Amino acid sequence: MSVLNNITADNPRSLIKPVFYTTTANLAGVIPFMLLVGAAKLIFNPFVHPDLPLDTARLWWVCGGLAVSLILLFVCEIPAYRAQYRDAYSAAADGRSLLAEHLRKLSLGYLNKRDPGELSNMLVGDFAMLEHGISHLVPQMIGAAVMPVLALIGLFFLDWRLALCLFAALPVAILLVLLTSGIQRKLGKRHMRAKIEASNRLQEYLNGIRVIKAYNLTGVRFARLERSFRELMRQSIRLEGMLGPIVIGAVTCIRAGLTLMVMAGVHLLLVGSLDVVTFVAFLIIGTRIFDPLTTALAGYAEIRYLEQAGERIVRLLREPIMQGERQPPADHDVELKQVTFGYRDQPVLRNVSVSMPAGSFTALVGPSGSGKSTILRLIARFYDPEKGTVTMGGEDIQAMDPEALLRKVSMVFQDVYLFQDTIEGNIRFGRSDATREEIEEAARLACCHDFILKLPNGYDTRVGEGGSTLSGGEKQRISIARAILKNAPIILLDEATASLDPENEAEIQKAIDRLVRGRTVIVVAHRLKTVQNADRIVVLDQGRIVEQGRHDELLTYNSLYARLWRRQQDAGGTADD
Ligand SMILES: Nc1ncnc2c1ncn2[C@@H]1O[C@H](COP(=O)(O)OP(=O)(O)OP(=O)(O)O)[C@@H](O)[C@H]1O
Repeated sequence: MSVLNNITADNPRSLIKPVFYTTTANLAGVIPFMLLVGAAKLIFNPFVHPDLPLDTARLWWVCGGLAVSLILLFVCEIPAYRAQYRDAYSAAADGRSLLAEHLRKLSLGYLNKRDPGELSNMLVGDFAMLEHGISHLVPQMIGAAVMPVLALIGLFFLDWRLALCLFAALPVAILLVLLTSGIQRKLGKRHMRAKIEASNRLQEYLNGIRVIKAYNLTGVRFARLERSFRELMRQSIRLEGMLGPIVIGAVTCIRAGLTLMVMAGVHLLLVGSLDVVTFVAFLIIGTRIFDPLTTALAGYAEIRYLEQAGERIVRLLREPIMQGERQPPADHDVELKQVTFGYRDQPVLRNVSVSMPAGSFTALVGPSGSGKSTILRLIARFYDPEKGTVTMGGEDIQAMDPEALLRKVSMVFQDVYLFQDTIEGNIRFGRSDATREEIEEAARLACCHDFILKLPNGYDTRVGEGGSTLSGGEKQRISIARAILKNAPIILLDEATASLDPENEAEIQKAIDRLVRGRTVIVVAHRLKTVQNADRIVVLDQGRIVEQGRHDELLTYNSLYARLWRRQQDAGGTADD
């Protein structure tokens, strides 16, 4: 991966405009400078050649030229400014959207391995650094190098001896920065790791603040957070402590060149082999190239640091997305054939084979952690199995376009996530082009309409963080309304484990009955009485299918299902498995 790809998040073209305009503006900036040298020459000429009068007419022309160059500079700097800011920010915004889009297409298995704090840090913090690189650092560094390079060429023609003195120490300064770039990189990496760790700990602390308070873990958790902050501070000091001397050392080398030039100039002047006008020109130019060179060297060190943020983004962008192009078939039979799967090394499903014919109702039951929800995730292709296949209409779903496959599936999860949006907007996630009437109809079928009308702004009430809060049962019904609106032929339902009040439970059951009518339904059931009428009940234990059949059939086996059933009956039908 090249430096340019890294610092632009794989979009080096985003640098073209900022660099072009900034370089043009810097080139235009050389004109007043040359005019200034010309003016100095005119003013000092009578001192060198006392027989010549001061050429006031040309001096006025130079002044006029200075005024014109000021306007030219203004005209050149406006597009440079616009290119630097507008284009850099829009490149970063595009990059962020691209990365967010890419994250959606990656397998959940990959995302599970990453810390959510690290990902949000990349999307916000790392991109902000690249924004700064594209808008400021790179154009300014290249722009800053323009003047010294031109000065180097011009001054060698004017007097090669003084030019040699002035630039003698520059290679040493450049070498110093380049030779230490390995150490800078290592320290930069450590600093970045400490930054990610601190942001992960902070996110963990904020997300878990309720649990931390409830269990009085404030001391323990806060100590972890504080440790990560301290480590970040240590790495920041180490990084700055290293960068500072390098940049100061490089700047001192450049300064040494200026001193050397002045000493040589005085000597040459005294022995009469240099005229005062040339010396004055060297003094003006020598002091003016000092600032841009310092900017360029310091900018280089900073770019090497932000390159690492870019490298992480580029690596993530190149992570292969879930493959598959075929459109799902019209037939909605679902089948798992000898499927083995684990989230990490631990196997969760072992050699599972189960067939769910189109239009049938299948219930997955079994003890907690037996792998029921995992089966739903594999059918929706959140993950691909390690061994075996999941098929739809007889075709392997791994060959299918994951997004097209998801259009065939409606999922109702245990924990419902409501976006920070209105109730209408939240239901609309089911189908973005739905009309208000269709949304209300779906809400009616999902038994939500009445409670929605009682909210302060009805369907326009904002929910989610910072909005109205809904009860667990109400959230469930909103998610069922979403699924009804989506109208997909396959329904995957993960029944809520939390106990609801009888009224809410009855409403949810009514909503589910309407949702599943005439579709291929696969339900993870915790309350066995809700799936007594299922076409097939699949009983899982430790990732294997131990029994399957209809309710009455399974009771006659007098095995795991019968035991679970009796236990729930004894507990009044409400106890969990
Ligand atoms: N994202 C994940 N990463 C790692 N392990 C996971 C993940 N999701 C689930 N597991 C583990 O896989 C096993 C099966 O989980 P799964 O959610 O499929 O069980 P389940 O039968 O649906 O359980 P429950 O009835 O409690 O919802 C459990 O041991 C669980 O800890």
